[in-house]
Amino acid sequence: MVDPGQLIVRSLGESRIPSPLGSLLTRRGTTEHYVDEADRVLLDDTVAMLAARGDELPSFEPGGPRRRIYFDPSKIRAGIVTCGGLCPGLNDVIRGLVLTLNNQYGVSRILGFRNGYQGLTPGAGHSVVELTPAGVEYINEHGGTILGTSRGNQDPEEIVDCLEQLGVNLLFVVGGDGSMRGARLISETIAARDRRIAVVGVPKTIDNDIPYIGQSFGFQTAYAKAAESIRAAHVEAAAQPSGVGLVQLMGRHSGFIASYAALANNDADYVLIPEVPFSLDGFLPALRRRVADRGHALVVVAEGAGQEHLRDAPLRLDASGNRKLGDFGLHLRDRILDDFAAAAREVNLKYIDPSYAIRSVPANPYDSVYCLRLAQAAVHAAMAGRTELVVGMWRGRFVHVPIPLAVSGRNQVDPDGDLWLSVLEATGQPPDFTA
Ligand SMILES: Nc1ncnc2c1ncn2[C@@H]1O[C@H](COP(=O)(O)OP(=O)(O)O)[C@@H](O)[C@H]1O
Ligand SMILES: O=P(O)(O)OC[C@H]1O[C@](O)(COP(=O)(O)O)[C@@H](O)[C@@H]1O
Ligand SMILES: [Mg+2]
Repeated sequence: MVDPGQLIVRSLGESRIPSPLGSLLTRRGTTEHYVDEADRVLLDDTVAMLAARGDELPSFEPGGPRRRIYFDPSKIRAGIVTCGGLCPGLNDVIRGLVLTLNNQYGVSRILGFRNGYQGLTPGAGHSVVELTPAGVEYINEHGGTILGTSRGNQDPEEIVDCLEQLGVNLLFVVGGDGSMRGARLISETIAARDRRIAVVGVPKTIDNDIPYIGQSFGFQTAYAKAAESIRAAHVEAAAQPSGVGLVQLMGRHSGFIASYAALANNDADYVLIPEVPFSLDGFLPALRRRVADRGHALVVVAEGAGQEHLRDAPLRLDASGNRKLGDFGLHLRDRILDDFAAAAREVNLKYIDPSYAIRSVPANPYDSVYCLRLAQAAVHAAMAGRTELVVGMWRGRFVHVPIPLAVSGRNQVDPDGDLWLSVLEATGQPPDFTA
């Protein structure tokens, strides 16, 4: 249960400088379409949840421009870094940050750090790039990130040394849960040195696994791309006698991509995700019966599902300390083939794993809009002297989420929530497979 104290955003000091955006705000106050900077966005949104809270209602600080800002734009140098796995929309965010800093606040000194936090570690030898509006023109039309990215931990002391040497006052970290843990260490190091450098995160993860930010940018593009593979697998399966389409999709610990992509076609018969354990002794006969009854079947599996069935898989970590998963999709393919063979039944299985193809594409228009608006919110927060926060959209409103809260847990598909209920409704699969 979230405590109201966990929602307090750290501030570097009082905002005294009139904002260049002030004239846009004079007539604005809270309406159903706008949250005034003095207002707050409720964490809970049902009568029962609010009633259970009593007097103290936990709430987020709203995102958006302030009438007064903390930093003098003429003295600002900003820095941008993109870290972790790729995600559609990274270039939209970079461009949004550069244009908002430049066009709205007149900040022209903007540095791009190459290859994630390595670019903030001079020993790694990456050069720093100057980012200008002209230089970021058209980058949003491409997937990936013009700055490059990386995994692997770096020393926050070295990173803050680098920020100080370069005179950076605002650092924008575009990254996932690991990057936000890194950003937290960086802002703690800045605070310990009593420096005035704002650290603001823009949440990037195709897995959609960062809590309290609603949905991460690029997620919609990624599952739309994944839905193409599901469609292909369905066409293949339906065209063969006893056809089985099996699609494995990214999603280390969270089955959001698998669930949404499966719902997008509404053709899947089974969706297997890490949050809902299943027994293969229950699943395999159910699949065989389905193929016998309907002529074909379509199975969507998240890469993090079924890891418990991969016995003897050695524990391997990537450079950032994330667990490297065993390939359950391939294991499941072999188990399905063995099961049909043992039952002397025909099966024509087509296995598709689009893997990196779903996250390396440019953002779709929905995500491009979202990326730009997140970038705007991030710049407004930083200019107002807010730090150690990540911008997000909570129940349709832009909010500031303190990084310690954003890394306190993992957003996952709730087996008792409405998304998984929709998946169960759409597939007709049982809530659990019993042998
Ligand atoms: N627990 C951690 N503490 C500090 N920094 C971390 C931590 N985990 C990851 N990082 C930093 O964040 C970067 C990206 O993390 P990673 O887990 O690879 O991707 P993501 O941010 O997408 O989750 C890494 O290069 C590393 O420098
Ligand atoms: O790029 P890598 O190191 O192969 O990692 C693949 C992983 O990255 C992701 O695409 C995204 O993870 P992050 O957001 O934590 O970077 C996962 O879905 C996938 O398991
Ligand atoms: Mg991560």
